[in-house]
Amino acid sequence: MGKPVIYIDGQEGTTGLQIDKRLGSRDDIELLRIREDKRKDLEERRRLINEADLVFLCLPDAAAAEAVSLIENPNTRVIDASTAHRTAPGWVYGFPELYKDPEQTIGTARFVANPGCHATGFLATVAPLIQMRILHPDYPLTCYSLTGYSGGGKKMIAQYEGEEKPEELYAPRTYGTTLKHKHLAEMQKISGLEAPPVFCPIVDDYEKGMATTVMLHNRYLKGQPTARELSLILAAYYAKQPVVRVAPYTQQPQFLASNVLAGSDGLEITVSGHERQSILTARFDNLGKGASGAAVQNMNLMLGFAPTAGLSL
Ligand SMILES: NC(=O)C1=CN([C@@H]2O[C@H](COP(=O)(O)OP(=O)(O)OC[C@H]3O[C@@H](n4cnc5c(N)ncnc54)[C@H](OP(=O)(O)O)[C@@H]3O)[C@@H](O)[C@H]2O)C=CC1
Ligand SMILES: CC(=O)N[C@@H](CCC(=O)OP(=O)(O)O)C(=O)O
Repeated sequence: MGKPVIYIDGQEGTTGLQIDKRLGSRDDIELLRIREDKRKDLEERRRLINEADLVFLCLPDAAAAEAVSLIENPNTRVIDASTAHRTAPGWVYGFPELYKDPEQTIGTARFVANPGCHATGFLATVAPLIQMRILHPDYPLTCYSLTGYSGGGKKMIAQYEGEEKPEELYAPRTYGTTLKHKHLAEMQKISGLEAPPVFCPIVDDYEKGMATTVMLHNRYLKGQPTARELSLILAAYYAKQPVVRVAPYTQQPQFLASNVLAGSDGLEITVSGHERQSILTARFDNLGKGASGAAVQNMNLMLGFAPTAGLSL
């Protein structure tokens, strides 16, 4: 059998370029590239999509839905980086660490929806605790999430890196204040929460890196674990995972910088606090485990490659 043929629809965008970077030097796949002047040509995209064994969609939501409608080849498989299909029937949510058997769940799927970046940080801490019934699904969770500006794609990068940068872009900016952020649906559905969290994203003046935090009153958790015990519980949950790790509780940093894993495809959870209250923070790169790194991790599962092939950890 020949090498699997891969096509990145949206190859010139922020997520697409980062996937290309991770796949460019791999000799176990064949990468199709669209001609620059044909990037938005429907017929050329249709041709390449149907020539590929696996297509990454790195497009705005509407264009991702359109790309799926172009599929005629029953063997073409898809990893969609957009929000379009994350809670859609027939699509598997691409967060391998949350499944007992990711080789089966994601590995045999035809349509995989790559998680949103804020949702990734939220689910990394909350979903295991709900799975283990330590956190009750009706817990009234709140969450805040710091992100670098590359999370907003080419348009936001141009604003932050442009010559005429307005004064307000030098400070952290809270957004999503209507509490209707596009990641809320997947946060609720994949975690199993009865209601979405109150969620506050914050974008700041640095390129990439995220810190997504939830805060818990320990007395409302099953067994009333301390922060230290929560740290150990999550460490045991992720013990065999190469991409997600839990920082030792004994090494509490004074500051949690949100860009500490910029450039990495890993995700690190830090649990701080004491007997009665806990802060759970997931730090990662919005372009790594928050997008392109996760997409390549899913591709490895779908095509039977080593789990971390092409990733930097
Ligand atoms: N940036 C991030 O950290 C993350 C992004 N995502 C998601 O991934 C997807 C891509 O985001 P991102 O890379 O940031 O966005 P960008 O705006 O950086 O890139 C999108 C790319 O898609 C191209 N495009 C738009 N419409 C079409 C079309 N009809 N046909 C072909 N190409 C098209 C754009 O072309 P042009 O260059 O001409 O504008 C651009 O190159 C989005 O759905 C986003 O929400 C998910 C997780 C994190
Ligand atoms: C800074 C910024 O604007 N970030 C984006 C999230 C980027 C992302 O994860 O987009 P997807 O939902 O397509 O995955 C936002 O909050 O809308």
